[in-house]
Amino acid sequence: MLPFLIAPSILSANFAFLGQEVDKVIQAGADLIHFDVMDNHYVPNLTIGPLVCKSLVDYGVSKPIDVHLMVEPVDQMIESFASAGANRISFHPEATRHVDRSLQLITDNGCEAGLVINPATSLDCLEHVMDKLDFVLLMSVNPGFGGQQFIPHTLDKIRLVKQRIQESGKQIRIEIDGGVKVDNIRSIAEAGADTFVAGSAIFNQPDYKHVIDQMRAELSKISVA
Ligand SMILES: O=C(CO)[C@@H](O)[C@H](O)COP(=O)(O)O
Ligand SMILES: [Fe+2]
Repeated sequence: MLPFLIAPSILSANFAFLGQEVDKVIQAGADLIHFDVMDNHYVPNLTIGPLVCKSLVDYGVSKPIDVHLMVEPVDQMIESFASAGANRISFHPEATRHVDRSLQLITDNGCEAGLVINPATSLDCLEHVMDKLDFVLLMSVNPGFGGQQFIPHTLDKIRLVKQRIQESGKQIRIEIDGGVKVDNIRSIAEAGADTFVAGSAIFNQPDYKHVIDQMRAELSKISVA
């Protein structure tokens, strides 16, 4: 079993104090910093880009930056974020003409590569690219906003992805994004996920460490085969 990783989404942080917010959440126990990039085109919202990523890297962020691209097209952004210091980059297959090429571009730029699957997207898009994936990011809400409710059928999808990964014999992480909270993280892990994005659950509370500690306590209770 891969070690569990908790990835606070800075979408719910206070952008007026972004550097301090990231410091605080790392001190609270974050393993990755999840960085949501929205373009008001692929999704109906607009957030932050490579300049902000580079500013955080220059500021001295000590944990890997996990860039979730909700942009269309994606290739130029892959190169820009890799140059800006991102460590992991994922994108949605509908947003690029050539999924295989975009995945290869991430790897060629020295980053870990992930494909993001929306709640209504079939898992078929994984079929011919398993060897190019470091992680699969399963959306448990529709992309574009923080603070939405976890969609329960995601649990079945996690089990299916887990099965495919096991059949492939590869070591590919399963990351879940959307509506992850203290009270559902255990069932998400039991279904087979190992990386947990949480935005509002962490940043909407005054004590980030308390939330992350509670999440880890829930994760320590699980028993998986
Ligand atoms: O990619 C997205 C939303 O599109 C996420 O990363 C959200 O930022 C997660 O926020 P919460 O659901 O945890 O509040
Ligand atoms: Fe995200």
